[in-house]
Amino acid sequence: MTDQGIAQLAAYLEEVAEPSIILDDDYRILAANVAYRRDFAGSQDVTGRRCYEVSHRIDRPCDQAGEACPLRQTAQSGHPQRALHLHHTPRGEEHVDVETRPLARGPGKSKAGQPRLFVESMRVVRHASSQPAVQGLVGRSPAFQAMLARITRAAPAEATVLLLGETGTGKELAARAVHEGSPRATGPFVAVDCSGLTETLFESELFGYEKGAFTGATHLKAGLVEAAAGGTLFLDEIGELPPAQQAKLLRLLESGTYRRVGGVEWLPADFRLVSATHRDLAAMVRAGDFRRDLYYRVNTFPIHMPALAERREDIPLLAASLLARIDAANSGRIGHHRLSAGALRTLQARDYEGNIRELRNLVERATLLADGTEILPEHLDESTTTAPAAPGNETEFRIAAPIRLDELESRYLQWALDASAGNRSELAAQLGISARTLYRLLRKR
Ligand SMILES: Nc1ncnc2c1ncn2[C@@H]1O[C@H](COP(=O)(O)OP(=O)(O)OP(=O)(O)O)[C@@H](O)[C@H]1O
Repeated sequence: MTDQGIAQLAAYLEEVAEPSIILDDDYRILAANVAYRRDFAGSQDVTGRRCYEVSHRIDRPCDQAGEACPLRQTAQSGHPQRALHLHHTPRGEEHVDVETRPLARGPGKSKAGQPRLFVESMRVVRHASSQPAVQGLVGRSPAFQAMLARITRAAPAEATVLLLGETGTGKELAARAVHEGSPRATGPFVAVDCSGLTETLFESELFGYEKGAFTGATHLKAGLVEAAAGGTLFLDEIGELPPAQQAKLLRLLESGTYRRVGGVEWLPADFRLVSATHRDLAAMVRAGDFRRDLYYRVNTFPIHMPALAERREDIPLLAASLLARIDAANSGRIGHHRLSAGALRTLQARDYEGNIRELRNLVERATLLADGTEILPEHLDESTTTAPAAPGNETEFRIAAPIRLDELESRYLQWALDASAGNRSELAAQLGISARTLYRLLRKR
């Protein structure tokens, strides 16, 4: 492309709302539009600088610093490429969705025959933060970025998303991020916990009921499918659905219609489905515990939610964010408590079977134990902070002879509940399950 061609293209890009730059294949910025200069360069002129100097403040290309470089990939493939990067911006570091497109091959193509010029456009990812934040997903580790990249790709489409991850990894927050990044963001987000819903409860909760449908149905009640109209329906713990409920859900997804309990009319459903499970659904399908046809319906776009063990480097950022959220909820004073260096080391050194929820519980308990505003390692020491057993309770769980597994679970839960002095959210974290799962197990006994 001639200099005149580049000038024409730059003039065109100036009018484009999305921050965009023109690059050559040596990472040099040939032009940057006003949106880019404003959002990414503090209104400075960046012409002639290398993209990685501006975005990453490093002196070598991203692909030589362990990151995927969409420019390199586009140069090699000749096709548009996207990547999620952490960019320096006037507002600090932000997650940015970068898309690089090759310009049509012209007289200026390189010897290898690949295009030499590229247009790169950026979109700041609003549903996640790389800095402490009082709401939403936070993280910056490679495992978090890989998850965020999947969310960012899936969100704008209508695709059905399946979040796969251990308890406490942030599946509900991720589901909200999918919703908020979608064209349905202004519509409702309705979460349904599938665990512990009996067949009749499942139907009446999801589809609602007509007046007089059953004893106690004194008025018409809209179901959650109706409440989610125009928005997103989040089915949490979908792997817990028994076969009869699976069949009902499949019918809803296949037909796109539902009928209130006691109703005759088929009503059109209008929601985007996001579901989540901590179970290995594929293995459940092989074992015959989850319907294959339903599995294919819900598994259009799976997203792996990393365990905290896969993103340990995010612990300080997560701890700071959770502390700010706890302070905001308790006293409204964000920044009231702070973590000492020793406390941070303690948090980074331990394991978290309950993932981020367990980290949150630990930090929350420390805020209650700290007399001052600084959280010290001893406030995080479980041997001194775990609630003592109520007087008269057994401190050890003992079984004299083999018993049925369901009986064992029931007795163990009773013992754990007594020993927890009634703090159920803490108990759930210790058991490595969600508070909702704990409630379900307790209800089941
Ligand atoms: N990336 C994150 N940034 C900030 N907070 C997070 C993040 N992920 C999870 N959390 C917090 O951790 C806790 C657990 O998250 P969430 O309830 O979304 O997990 P979950 O995977 O749905 O758990 P379960 O499967 O047990 O229901 C919540 O308090 C949530 O706000």
